[in-house]
Amino acid sequence: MLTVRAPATSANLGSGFDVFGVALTRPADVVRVERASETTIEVTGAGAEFVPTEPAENTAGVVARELDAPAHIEIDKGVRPSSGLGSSASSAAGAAVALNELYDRGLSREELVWLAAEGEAVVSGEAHADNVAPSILGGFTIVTDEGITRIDADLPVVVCLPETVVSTREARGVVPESVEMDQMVETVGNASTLVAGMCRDDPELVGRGLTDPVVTPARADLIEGYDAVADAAREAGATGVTVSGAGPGVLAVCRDCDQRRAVASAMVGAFGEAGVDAQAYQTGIGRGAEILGE
Ligand SMILES: Nc1ncnc2c1ncn2[C@@H]1O[C@H](COP(=O)(O)OP(=O)(O)OP(=O)(O)O)[C@@H](O)[C@H]1O
Ligand SMILES: N[C@@H](CCO)C(=O)O
Repeated sequence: MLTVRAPATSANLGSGFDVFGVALTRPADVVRVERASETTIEVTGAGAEFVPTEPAENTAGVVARELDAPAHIEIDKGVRPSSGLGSSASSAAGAAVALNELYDRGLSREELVWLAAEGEAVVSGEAHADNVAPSILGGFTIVTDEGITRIDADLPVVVCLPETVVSTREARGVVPESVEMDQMVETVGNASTLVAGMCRDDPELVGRGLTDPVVTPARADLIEGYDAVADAAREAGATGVTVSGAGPGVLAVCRDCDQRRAVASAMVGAFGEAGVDAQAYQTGIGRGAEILGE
């Protein structure tokens, strides 16, 4: 079987709604594929019971259909579904890279991003690529209709995942339909600051650039304990905090790797005080999907 490790991702990063994303060094999905006359899917791992095995409903199955590459697909979920860590995207990304190799389709990594985005459409109703792009390409990615820009960034982060569920569909439903001019100006400033920070691996600039006056406040209301968790992370030294993807995961940028332990513990503690169990990943910006072998 051909095996691919496809990383979790964090989309939006506050000021880059539907545009920015980063690959995380951990957690990750592991996707194994072998040729078959028709596609079948087996799912194990974190939250496997919530992932459909029907190919038309599973992001990896949709990718197999789009690539005309029927296969038996085994998905070992490292990334829990409805986490805000791009769970459905990790499987789509892993399947795209694995099936492209298995069937020798010769598609470029960027072409695979648009293919994997079709898998995402089955989950959220839209083929958005802000999670699949970093999962396939790695680093920090900027996705627009005109193309994808990738920056090889390296920063320590913590993502804290409460034992609650927010679906992307639900979280898209609370996004305001329009913005005021002053909100747009603030968002452009923050997004620009964040990009400069990614280019320089500067946690202060990236932390400052996470601030977003439009989408994050609306979504924070869906996450029990969010404000206390964000305050706790900042008090422990994080340079910035935001909702990871559509939530309920919360992402904090740290000044250095050693600081992650204190930030992680503060975030888990604050969720606990709000009556919510949570786990934290001490992670960082990492590589894209990797073929582990046959
Ligand atoms: N291979 C897959 N892995 C995980 N979830 C899948 C997969 N295929 C379909 N799904 C469905 O996708 C939904 C989870 O996707 P959703 O976009 O809501 O969360 P997420 O990918 O963790 O978060 P986000 O996109 O906000 O980072 C679940 O309802 C799940 O059943
Ligand atoms: N940009 C997407 C990412 C989640 O899949 C959203 O925030 O809705």
